[in-house]
Amino acid sequence: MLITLEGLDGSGKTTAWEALHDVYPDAVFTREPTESWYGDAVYRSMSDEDADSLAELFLFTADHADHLSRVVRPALADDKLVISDRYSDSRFAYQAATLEDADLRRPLDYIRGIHAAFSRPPDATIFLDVDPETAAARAGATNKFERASYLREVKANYERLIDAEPERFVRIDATQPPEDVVEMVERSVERLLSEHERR
Ligand SMILES: Nc1ncnc2c1ncn2[C@@H]1O[C@H](COP(=O)(O)OP(=O)(O)O)[C@@H](O)[C@H]1O
Ligand SMILES: Cc1cn([C@H]2C[C@H](O)[C@@H](COP(=O)(O)OP(=O)(O)O)O2)c(=O)[nH]c1=O
Repeated sequence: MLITLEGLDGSGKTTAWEALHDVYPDAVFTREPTESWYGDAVYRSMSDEDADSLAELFLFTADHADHLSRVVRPALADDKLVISDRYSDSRFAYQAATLEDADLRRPLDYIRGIHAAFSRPPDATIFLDVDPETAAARAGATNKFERASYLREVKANYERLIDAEPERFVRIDATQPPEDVVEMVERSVERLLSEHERR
């Protein structure tokens, strides 16, 4: 089963993902951007204020393709639980916002179309819900995506994704204290796993 954690920068994904390691020692814990050289290229682009947004989309997508073939698909073929800190929804939400000014019609649909051809959608996605101002303050604006104005667009895209597929998402109020958020995430994963096993 593939479970992904999504949300704005600073929503607490990494805190929850780390806490889950102790609960599911046999699961495969992974993340995007990855630690491969594709991931390095992604971080290089993120640190460039003038990076071309379409080129940047394809760097993130290349990293995802490598992540899928090297980590995600082999683990799923082994019947493992895979828990990924960010995955394809991050592209749909973030790059649809960066491509807003590009000469491209319906960027969100475009990016989803690219993924539909080769990706493996998550079985379930836990969305850590915080407002863009809290997210930007927590994240400390260390990269160009972590500004509240941009995160507002990203949040609106996440809401579109949730509206389109409400059954895939579990929304958690991530403005609560970290220990409460972690507990809600752990309970959600437990429930998702038992539902998956019953299917
Ligand atoms: N529920 C929370 N309330 C307050 N601060 C939090 C909460 N969750 C995480 N933080 C803090 O916010 C920052 C970003 O958390 P992190 O888990 O790295 O988020 P993300 O991976 O979503 O960017 C860290 O300094 C973390 O300690
Ligand atoms: C995976 C992915 C991440 N991102 C952005 C979101 C974050 O700002 C950044 C990842 O940086 P990171 O420092 O790992 O942030 P976080 O802890 O919030 O995950 O990359 C995209 O824009 N598109 C993507 O497809």
